[in-house]
Amino acid sequence: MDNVFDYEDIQLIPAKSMVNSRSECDTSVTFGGRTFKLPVVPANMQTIIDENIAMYLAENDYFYIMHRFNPGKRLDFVKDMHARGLYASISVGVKEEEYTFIQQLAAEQLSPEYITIDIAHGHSNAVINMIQHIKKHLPQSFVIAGNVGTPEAVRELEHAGADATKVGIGPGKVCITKIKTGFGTGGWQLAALRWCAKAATKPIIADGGIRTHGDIAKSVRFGASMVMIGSLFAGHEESPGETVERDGKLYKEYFGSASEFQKGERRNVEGKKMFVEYKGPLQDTLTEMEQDLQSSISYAGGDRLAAIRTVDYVIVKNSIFNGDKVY
Ligand SMILES: NC(=O)C1=CN([C@@H]2O[C@H](COP(=O)(O)OP(=O)(O)OC[C@H]3O[C@@H](n4cnc5c(N)ncnc54)[C@H](OP(=O)(O)O)[C@@H]3O)[C@@H](O)[C@H]2O)C=CC1
Ligand SMILES: Nc1nc2c(ncn2[C@@H]2O[C@H](COP(=O)(O)O)[C@@H](O)[C@H]2O)c(=O)[nH]1
Repeated sequence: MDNVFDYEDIQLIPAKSMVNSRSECDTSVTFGGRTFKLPVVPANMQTIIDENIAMYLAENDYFYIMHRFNPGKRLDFVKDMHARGLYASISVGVKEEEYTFIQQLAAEQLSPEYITIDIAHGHSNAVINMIQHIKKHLPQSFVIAGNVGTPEAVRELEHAGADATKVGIGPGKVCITKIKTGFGTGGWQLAALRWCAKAATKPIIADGGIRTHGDIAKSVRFGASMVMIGSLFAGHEESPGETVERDGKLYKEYFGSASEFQKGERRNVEGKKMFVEYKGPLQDTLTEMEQDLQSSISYAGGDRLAAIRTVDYVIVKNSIFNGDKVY
């Protein structure tokens, strides 16, 4: 592997602007046959998304992926979204009961527009078999498979029928995989994304490690079609996590999907819990992300997202933050 770097080691190089206002820049992206306002999706985690947020995002042309941690509610969720004329985007695991669930959906002629296979180590026969099972029973569904961190994995999952792959093993804010196992893309997620994107023939979702809105543009530059974000979407008024008050300040919980808080037991724990400052309404963050990305596009010298993909960049050793604390 040459050129190992992460988000904070990179700066994109500005090109001459072709717009008179940042508002002329179009941040929309087409992914799985639908067009969304942003190339961003809140993480499919229990403290980040619930049914209400999913509905809000779908109604307002944002991409979402519902988590898989209330398995018994998923079928009604799909029905409900379709009854409202909205797309359905759900997650599944790879255990036996998930095979039955896919068959149940097919038997009821409920075909979610997006199905994400969400497990820690996605480069596995378990995921390959599930991709093939979904494609057999729900051929119309767009299948996202992950998570992976190598080109070999991207190729194998695409070959098995995945329509998109999700890249990121261990860069997450509440992740402790890197500490507990010694493995992953933590600390070099952006370089791993670049490595995987070179092998990919289908879209890639960059997952984890986004700490600033500029990291979204960097993900797009290095090959992401979509960017999955947890911590920056935690702490909103609508966020499902518990709210607590400390010294007169409000915080909301954010915990890992492989944490003991999610699992209800201390077995194969690879996630932790933290509290993030209360951030106000979700829409404010989405709006700010859009404005910042519009600005990124203008610096790239274009008026749409694709302009970012070809900009030059430099690797800035010692980090771009000059010691400033940004998160
Ligand atoms: N993106 C990331 O870096 C990570 C994300 N997570 C998130 O945590 C949640 C739980 O993930 P996960 O534990 O996979 O889900 P599950 O608990 O549903 O496990 C899925 C299946 O994969 C098996 N499995 C899990 N890890 C491995 C592994 N390393 N090698 C072989 N088999 C494995 C499990 O068996 P068994 O439990 O018996 O091993 C189980 O049969 C997911 O939402 C996932 O996205 C978790 C860690 C890393
Ligand atoms: N290793 C673990 N990774 C996890 C866990 N729960 C979620 N995740 C991953 O993190 C991202 C979000 O990252 P962030 O930096 O934006 O906060 C999420 O999409 C998952 O891929 C976990 O328990 N362990």
